[in-house]
Amino acid sequence: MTDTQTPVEPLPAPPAAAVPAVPQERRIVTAIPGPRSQELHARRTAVVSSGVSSVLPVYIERANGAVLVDVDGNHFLDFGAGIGVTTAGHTPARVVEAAVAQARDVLHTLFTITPYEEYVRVAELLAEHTPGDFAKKSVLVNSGAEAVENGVKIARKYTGRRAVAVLDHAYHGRTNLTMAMNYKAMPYATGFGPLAGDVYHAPSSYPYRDGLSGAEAAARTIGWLEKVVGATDLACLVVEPIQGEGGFMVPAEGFLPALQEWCTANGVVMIADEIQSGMARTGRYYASEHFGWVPDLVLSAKGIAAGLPLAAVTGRAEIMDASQPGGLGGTFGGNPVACAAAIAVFEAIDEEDLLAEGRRIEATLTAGLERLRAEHDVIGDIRGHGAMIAIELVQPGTAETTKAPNADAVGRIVSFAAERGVLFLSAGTWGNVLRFLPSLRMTDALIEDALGVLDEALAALA
Ligand SMILES: Cc1ncc(COP(=O)(O)O)c(CNCCCC(=O)O)c1O
Repeated sequence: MTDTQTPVEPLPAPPAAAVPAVPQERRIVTAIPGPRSQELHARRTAVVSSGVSSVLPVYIERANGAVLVDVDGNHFLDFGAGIGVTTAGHTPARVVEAAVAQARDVLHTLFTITPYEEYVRVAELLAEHTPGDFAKKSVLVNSGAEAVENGVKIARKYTGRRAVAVLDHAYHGRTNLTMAMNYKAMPYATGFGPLAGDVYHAPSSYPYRDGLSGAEAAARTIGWLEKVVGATDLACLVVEPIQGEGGFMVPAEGFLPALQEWCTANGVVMIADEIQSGMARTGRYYASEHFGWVPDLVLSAKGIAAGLPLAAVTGRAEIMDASQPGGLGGTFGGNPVACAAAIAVFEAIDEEDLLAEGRRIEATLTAGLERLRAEHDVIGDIRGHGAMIAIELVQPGTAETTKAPNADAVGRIVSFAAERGVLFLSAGTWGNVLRFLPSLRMTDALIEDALGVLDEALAALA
């Protein structure tokens, strides 16, 4: 029998990648930051650009589930999840094992040179789980901003138009085009211009502050687009179903479907930027499902691969096929290890019912925050879905009047909580939003513990 006919024995299964368990609790054993973090920070300052900042300069040595452990042995309850990335938890065993196994087989070939199944499987899962019962295709890239860039490229090619529209308070990335799409210049764009042109910022739906119904807000947005841009020049409208960095605004009911209806009627591609709100973050696979919105294209990133760099543009096959062959790609887009991790994330969402975990977290968090609102008059608004919840802080006594933003309170709460082992993040155009982005492994007991720290922080503001 020739060599080509010798049966190929399957490769031995690799040993499971043991993931060291971490006690799921907060525990502070040094000053924050501790001595070893301070040493590392001195080294970092010497060799890392000062343009790269850190919210909490504690250097993390281990992470698992809902907890971060720093180099000094301090344990933090992580309500940031790396800005909505470790949705399936830090170092989820099945994801780590899948990534390690894949790394042993193939680290890289470049899909546009010699393809591999894992990329195809991720595209199949995206076609299955993104909103819409129509033929869908994807392109895989490395980051959210790269997904935004490619969504815009595809929409421009499909429509033959150039203009791009976004909403007030939007955030879309740090590349030249996406900087032009963001809600504010500092720190994202200041001094980095000239920025891309043909980008237009239309009014959004901000129910706490505008008091408009979905229909009223949509009419305002559409009227603005028709006057300032003109539908015949508009390639795409890019919208976050729940706005992330801008402050977790949940649009009024009917707003998003009304915009989609106008886009469809006018040949404009409507793109859902689900980079922060997608992949089971909000108790649904994609946040647009909460609003009855079926977008033309959907952008996925962050939680899709549990921390490995992966992003995607997914949508109507006829739009996704508008590009000329070779028009889409890039060296690392759809890296096989990141794809293996993503496949495991999809499995975890379905087999561990992580969508239900998101709905549980929403119920526990919002009930606790409502209790705190009754005690502290700086909580102006509570909003969000699933494990994407936020409170907007206002000056004392202004919650129902001027709603004066209170960014100082948010800054003080973030510092107070960090010193006690809870990592909160801020957000918002005016920096006055405290957001809760825990992994779906955050238990009710840990949420209640963190809410107790928040209660102390709010009391200390007085
Ligand atoms: C909706 C939405 N679209 C696009 C992006 C951009 O995704 P990248 O993976 O950071 O490029 C984001 C990233 N948001 C966090 C940015 C953190 C920082 O850069 O300091 C997002 O939330």
